[in-house]
Amino acid sequence: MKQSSPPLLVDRLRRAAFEGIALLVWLVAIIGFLALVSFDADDPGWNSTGRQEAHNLIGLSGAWLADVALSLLGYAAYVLPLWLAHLGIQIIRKPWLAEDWDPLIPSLRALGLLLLLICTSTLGALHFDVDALPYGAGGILGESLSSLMHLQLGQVGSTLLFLTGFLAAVSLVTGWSWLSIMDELGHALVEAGYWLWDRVQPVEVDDEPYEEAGSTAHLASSRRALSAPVKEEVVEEEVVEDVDEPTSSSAGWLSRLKLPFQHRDETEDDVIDFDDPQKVEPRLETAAPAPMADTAPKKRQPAAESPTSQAHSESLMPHSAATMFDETSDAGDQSATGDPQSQAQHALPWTTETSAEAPASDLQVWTVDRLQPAKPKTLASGEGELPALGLLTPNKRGQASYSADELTALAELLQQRLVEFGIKAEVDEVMPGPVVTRFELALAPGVKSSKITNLAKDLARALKVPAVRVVEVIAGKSTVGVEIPNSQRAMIRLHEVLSSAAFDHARDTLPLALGQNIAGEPVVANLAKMPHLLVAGTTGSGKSVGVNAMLLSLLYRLDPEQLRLIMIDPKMLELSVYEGIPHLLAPVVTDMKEAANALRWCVAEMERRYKLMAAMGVRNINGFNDKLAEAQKAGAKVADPLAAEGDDAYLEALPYIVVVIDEFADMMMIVGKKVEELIARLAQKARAAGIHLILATQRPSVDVITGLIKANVPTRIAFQVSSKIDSRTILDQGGAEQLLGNGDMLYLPTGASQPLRVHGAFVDDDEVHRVVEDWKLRGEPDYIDSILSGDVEAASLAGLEAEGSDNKGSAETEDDLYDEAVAFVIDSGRASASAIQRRFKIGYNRAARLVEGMESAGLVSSMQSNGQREVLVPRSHDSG
Ligand SMILES: Nc1ncnc2c1ncn2[C@@H]1O[C@H](COP(=O)(O)OP(=O)(O)OP(=O)(O)O)[C@@H](O)[C@H]1O
Repeated sequence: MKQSSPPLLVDRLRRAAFEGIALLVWLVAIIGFLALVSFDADDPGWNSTGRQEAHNLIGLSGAWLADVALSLLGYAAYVLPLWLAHLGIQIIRKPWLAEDWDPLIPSLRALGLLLLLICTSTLGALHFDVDALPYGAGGILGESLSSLMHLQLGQVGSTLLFLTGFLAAVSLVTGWSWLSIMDELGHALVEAGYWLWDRVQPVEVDDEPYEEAGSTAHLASSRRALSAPVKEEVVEEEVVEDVDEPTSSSAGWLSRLKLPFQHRDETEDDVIDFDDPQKVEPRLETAAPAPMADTAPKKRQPAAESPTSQAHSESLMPHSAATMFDETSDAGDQSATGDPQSQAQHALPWTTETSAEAPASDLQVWTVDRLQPAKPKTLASGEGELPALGLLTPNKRGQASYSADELTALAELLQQRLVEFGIKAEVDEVMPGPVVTRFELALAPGVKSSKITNLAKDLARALKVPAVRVVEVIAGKSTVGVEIPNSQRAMIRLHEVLSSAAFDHARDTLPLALGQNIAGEPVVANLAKMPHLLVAGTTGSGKSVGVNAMLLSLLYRLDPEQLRLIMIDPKMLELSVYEGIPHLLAPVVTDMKEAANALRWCVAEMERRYKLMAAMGVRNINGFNDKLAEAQKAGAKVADPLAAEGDDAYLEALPYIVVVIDEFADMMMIVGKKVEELIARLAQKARAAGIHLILATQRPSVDVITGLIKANVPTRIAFQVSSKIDSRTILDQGGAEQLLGNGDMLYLPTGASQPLRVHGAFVDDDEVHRVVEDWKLRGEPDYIDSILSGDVEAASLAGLEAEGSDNKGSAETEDDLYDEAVAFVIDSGRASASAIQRRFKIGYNRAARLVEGMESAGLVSSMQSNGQREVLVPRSHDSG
């Protein structure tokens, strides 16, 4: 306490002293100004002894002061009180306490003031003829210099010389950059132009679905045409600023710096090939919304016959009758991984594409916003096949990130700070993006990149930013990336990503618009390829917004015939908004018992689909639907091989089923480990059956994200978390603790070792409501009651039991096997389905069911986080 008070007191006194000095300086400025404006040539002073009394507002002293100043400098004398006012502000701001303060600065400022006085007075003398002042408009200084220079350079030459000197002097004294001022002025002018354009040309917002929005496409192209010259102008100005940068030691990277608003080379490849590491790295050139006419979503299946929704829902119901496809279902699963059709698609389940003709997205954000009102004009209409993009809020004006000056300063500061930490590194390239700017560092030989990673927190502190993320490996480069948050963060709206070429061209079956990468390119992932997704992050990190954005991307692409949803929302908060959309297979589930039933139903449906696929001789749901479509084209109906005898049921195309669990930690807590098993079972082989899981949790701990879940859910997204341990739990590596929150995420695609940083697309509750309302107007959901009631469980279990007993032929034999299996488990002390499977040479499903039976009987524990079960019955019990 005692120790801390003196510095505090000294600090306060020092601040008071500075404020006192500043006030004094302002007082002098005001006195000087008043003395100058009230100058009267007849007042007593340097040049006049006319009258005794001075009329000057500051009295005799003012009269003398003004006389001397105006005689020496002419009107340039007014510069002095202005400069004093500026000096007062500087004293208050104390720039010399800033870390980048250089003692050379006051000398340069003083030099600037001298130059300013010289140039102003000379320009005054050159151009104004005034009698009111004792020595003309330029005073003695200006008059003498002007007559001298007039002889040498003439009127025009002298004017140009001193005007240039004047501009340079203003920059030196104030630190203002004329180029920035011109830039700002240009922006203001362009804004005014757009404002006017808005007034004279009312904008039609696309209230038609994509494919019917030809007029909007026209509008979009005319907007682009309008925006093009503006873009050129901005690029030019930015580049000039770069070139003029005088003292940068980072000139190397500056020449490579790609600023926003840059044109893309139209000959470049548009689609990033993720097999090619060179191309995986985000490029700065960004994609813009595609013309709306091109964004027409194609239906997966040409609906030759439009089935009634009742018939459709029945096709989803698991049948219990057939018992003949036990092993084939597993075989189907394995073979599905080698499906040539799926191989023909992207190698990794995500795409980022850029449009060849597209202008940079920042510019697009900027111009479109100027042309489009911030609020969507389209209301839910239920017209068209899919919702109109106009239901979503378009982007607000893109905020500028760092200027070239600031980037230079930041790069130098970064290098300097690293040197202070004992690391020699040079900024090699800078990539400004919408949310962060990546500085790529070339490290001196022998410097380990992990050293920088360990310094991430210290660097953030030293650079005065909330967080710094270090990217140790940048594919195809020898540099290390340091991602520093922008001073102003751009908001990325779902509208922007959904209207991008990447989303439009993505032939993904289940496209998820995630957001933009660090270079501002849209990132669209394919849930069908993932095939399941785990989303985790601390509360408030943007998970729910992220999940909403994913769901809306699906709802913007697929109708209920193509996609069905099961939503589980233990918090009764986030997903209930979707209640009533026709895609739902069941009302949004909030009761956890019902949630477990829903998962069981999914398992049964998966098994049913495997049997159907086996019967059709296809490997996955795409093959199944294609075959069915072929048959329908030929005018044939395919009988349901699983239908009960005498029942003339026919097969229908199978929709994808996406199960979204918003907080599966709660579910695991309430229902227990059973959920983990169900999820694992579903995750293991649901891909080929077209059933996909999105699991979200705000508790990234090992008891929630267990080994079993991780092993089965290979694609993960981590939003901001509080510790490196949490990040490791989700991604098996650190990094998520260095994120910025608000939708900032790390996306780890299946099989990738390095996560991709994505700034999540934002979508607010109103937008979700609008899309939901739009879908509700198109149709009502056709719920399958048995999903929640659990009735179907009996059917499915019966089916599964029959399937399991298929090897042996009857249920009785299975009963016999149960006793034997119990004996084996207790003897061996191994309660594992695979051990039973090997020992009794039965199928996995049957073995797993035997173990489940033992669990229900309390003989073995439920599955633990390491995937093992404990035998709860001692051996003596068995022998006794
Ligand atoms: N992509 C984004 N861009 C900008 N801001 C965002 C984004 N995503 C989320 N936010 C901001 O973060 C806030 C919290 O987001 P969200 O509700 O999705 O967090 P959460 O992780 O789901 O939290 P909880 O677990 O408590 O529900 C939002 O209200 C919004 O202001």
